[in-house]
Amino acid sequence: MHDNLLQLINIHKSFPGVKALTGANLNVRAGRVMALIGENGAGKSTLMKVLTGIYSKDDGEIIYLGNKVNFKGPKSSQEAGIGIIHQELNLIPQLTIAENIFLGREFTNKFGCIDWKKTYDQADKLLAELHLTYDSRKLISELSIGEQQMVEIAKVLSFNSKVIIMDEPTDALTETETASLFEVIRKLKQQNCGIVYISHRLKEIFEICDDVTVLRDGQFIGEKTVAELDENSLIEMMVGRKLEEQYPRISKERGGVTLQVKNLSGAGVNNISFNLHEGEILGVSGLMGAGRTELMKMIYGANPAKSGSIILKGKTIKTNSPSDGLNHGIVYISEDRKRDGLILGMSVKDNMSLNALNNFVNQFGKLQLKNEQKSVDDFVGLFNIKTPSINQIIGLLSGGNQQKVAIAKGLMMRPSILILDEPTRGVDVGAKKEIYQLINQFKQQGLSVILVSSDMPEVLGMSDRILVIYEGTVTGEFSIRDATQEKLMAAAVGKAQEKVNVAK
Ligand SMILES: Nc1ncnc2c1ncn2[C@@H]1O[C@H](COP(=O)(O)OP(=O)(O)OP(=O)(O)O)[C@@H](O)[C@H]1O
Repeated sequence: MHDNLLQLINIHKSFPGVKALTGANLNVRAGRVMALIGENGAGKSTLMKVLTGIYSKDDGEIIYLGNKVNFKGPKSSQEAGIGIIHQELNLIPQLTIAENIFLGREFTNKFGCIDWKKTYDQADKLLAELHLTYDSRKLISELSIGEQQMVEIAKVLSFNSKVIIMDEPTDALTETETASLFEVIRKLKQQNCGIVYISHRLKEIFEICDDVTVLRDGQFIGEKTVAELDENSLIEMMVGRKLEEQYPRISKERGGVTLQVKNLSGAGVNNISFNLHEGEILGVSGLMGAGRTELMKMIYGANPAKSGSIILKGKTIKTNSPSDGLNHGIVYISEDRKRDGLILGMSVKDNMSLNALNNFVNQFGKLQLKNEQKSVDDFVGLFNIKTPSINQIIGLLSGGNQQKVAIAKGLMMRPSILILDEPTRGVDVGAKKEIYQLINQFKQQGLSVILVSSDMPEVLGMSDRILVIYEGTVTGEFSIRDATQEKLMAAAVGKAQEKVNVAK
């Protein structure tokens, strides 16, 4: 038997109009990693917020190290040894690593002044424990997201945390950073910490977790060891039904060329050319930082191009700003939806229709509110967006449901070219399939889609053709018949320098 560090028993929590948790349970054991999984809106984040005292529970018990507890807020749960690493990092960019780690707890000398030497020495020690080579005097703003996440972990460790909660920790990490995070997790297990690991990436669960707890609609569905499960049985627990074929590919004769990108160069992009056809899904693969997002930003007008041309339906266009892109029917859905895409204080309806209001105006220029509402209702239904009403403030929806709204917002603009940058990051398996079906539906109607994704099975499952980008250049182009995961990977690390010829 493993020591039970923490037990959450029969937790209930309601918000106005939403029962977020109705009888949720979770056990965290020393030296083991507990995956906490469930569809978007299942209640995972709410359960963690109840644990750390951000929300007070309506009912249930929390037992920590054998005692019944009720934390008043994150500060008290942190001091008790429960550390949480949120998806949104909470570090102050203008301060150094050490200042962030010991913020408000700096070491002082006998005169009551901050003992900077000790503060930096202790921070360096923590970084070394995590095998991090950078100096704790470095500013947070100089670190990559992955490095910042490591600093968050160092901070959690500095509290001698016994329970560490990681909420979608690998979302913004490169493969190398993910590998070092897993190393750290293994080390924490050896030190008898208990870890809660929240993720939609099932592969990672099989790689790093020992046990799994599944929530569905706020209810506890079950706890199993990873060894008892395979991917299919796990999905069945999550969505309550068997999920057939994850990638519902449709074959469709592609139409003429809609977009030609010719010798495009600029920051992060080096002489890239490709064509995109009507009714085609062009996958763009590559590792994080390869220049894919920079290329997309240049096409729709957010980043300037130094040279090259963009030809839309036979005409050269200039996209000097995102509104130029929009006016030409090029819609880009950002990978960073929270920062770029949505206005968190506004309602689901207003977010979704914000850029598409022209579609709901009658011949006298008056907004037809009924049409707007119907269209929003249709998308909420199509995407199965979990919200008590379309007037709900979007910041109160679960992360995955916010992403569905962002994609619906793009489609509502009736684009001729839709660029989706990592569209299913943070989205659960059931919702992913709904998004794929919708993309296909629009492809059927002739929409040209660029699908930027680091998820190889997704790119292979959805695209008709795949470009691979490495260090700002195209290192591979594959028709879906010839593409394999190995070939994509080789091109993504710059190995396959010759292009595979496919009909353009
Ligand atoms: N402060 C709040 N006010 C109103 N409703 C809320 C609030 N916080 C969460 N909810 C609702 O509670 C439900 C559970 O949300 P929660 O964020 O816990 O889901 P999740 O499992 O973490 O989802 P995801 O995987 O998408 O992040 C959702 O329907 C959400 O809209």
